[in-house]
Amino acid sequence: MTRTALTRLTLTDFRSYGRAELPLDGRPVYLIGPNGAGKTNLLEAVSLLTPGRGLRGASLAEMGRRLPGEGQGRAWAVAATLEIDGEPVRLGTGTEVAGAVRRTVRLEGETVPPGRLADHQRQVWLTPAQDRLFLEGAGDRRRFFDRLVFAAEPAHAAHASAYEKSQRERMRLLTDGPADPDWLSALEARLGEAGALMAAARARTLSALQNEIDERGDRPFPQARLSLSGPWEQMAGQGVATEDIEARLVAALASARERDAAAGRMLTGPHRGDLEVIHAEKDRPAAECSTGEQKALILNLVLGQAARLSRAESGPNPILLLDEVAAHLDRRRRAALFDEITALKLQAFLTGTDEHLFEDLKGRAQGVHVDGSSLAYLDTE
Ligand SMILES: Nc1ncnc2c1ncn2[C@@H]1O[C@H](COP(=O)(O)OP(=O)(O)OP(=O)(O)O)[C@@H](O)[C@H]1O
Repeated sequence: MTRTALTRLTLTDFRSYGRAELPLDGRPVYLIGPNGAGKTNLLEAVSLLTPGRGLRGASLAEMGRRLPGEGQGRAWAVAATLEIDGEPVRLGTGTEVAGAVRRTVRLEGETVPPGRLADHQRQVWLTPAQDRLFLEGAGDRRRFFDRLVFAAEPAHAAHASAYEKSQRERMRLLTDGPADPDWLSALEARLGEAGALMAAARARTLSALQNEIDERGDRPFPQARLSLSGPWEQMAGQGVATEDIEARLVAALASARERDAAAGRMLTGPHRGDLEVIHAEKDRPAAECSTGEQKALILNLVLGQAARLSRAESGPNPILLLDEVAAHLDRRRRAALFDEITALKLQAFLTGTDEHLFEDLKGRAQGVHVDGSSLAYLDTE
């Protein structure tokens, strides 16, 4: 386990912030301020220190500071110092021109591919956008679960993007008219390889997460029974070798060309997998539970993954981003959440509109008042 903690965060022309600096001591951080004060903006900035589009999935142009009368957002930057086993490393990301469609990532001043951020950063997050996770389509649940997989296995993102690229190309060939069968076979071979690796990684995370949740049995969050509904993930979960899943997926795709062409989409493969969550004590699907219970179930998954990663033998310990979570929990669950965060020594970033929500965390965390564009420490000792 590599101990990592952000010790300084600097935002430049990012969302509502002109220039803001936040020195950190590695303990959890709670951000308080009224609606619209810029709390989520700050969490989003932290989330951009990992590869991907951050916790809002926003475009780069949207994130640049836009003042009244300015047509487009400015070029923006998020810089951080990350201590890795006590050694400071400088990380930075942002755009170099206003409205840019590409972002740059710097590690110790050198430009590197965004994927390199995953060498030093693991993050797990929960935001209000996930409140309806159990009620809406499979796509959001798949993305939510894939993020948990990605936090454990950064290569998952590369497999998923290789898969999506080949999927789009295969559909284009199938729908654009007579397709070159050799080219189709080559794409299906790539889909088989990336798809089998994705299914295997999802099955590994599912089983490790289920064990973690089972062991955490006495915590005041509802117990969950997890499963993945896709046949490819199920095969992986039953111990079918990855090469065999790959061969079966390639064969299934080859025999489904006409059907997929007629449907205009690929009808089988891990892009269709879904995460199913059952409230174990009630033996009821999450979608049929109360709003508060659903929130506590998702939190149990997110915390379970953070706990598992924080005890892993290798890799950086995770940073946890919890946007507007505290306000949705009763006091007992809130206290349990804070105890867990401090016991695991997680650098968590939590937001809320009222200071009293974090009463039980005082003395164990840094409190920050967020006010539109400035940040001020609260006296929390
Ligand atoms: N590109 C931008 N340029 C300038 N301001 C922006 C930009 N994007 C968002 N904002 C502003 O940031 C504010 C929203 O901040 P944020 O979502 O962080 O609030 P919050 O403190 O999390 O609020 P809540 O408690 O309501 O969730 C809004 O006032 C919005 O206008």
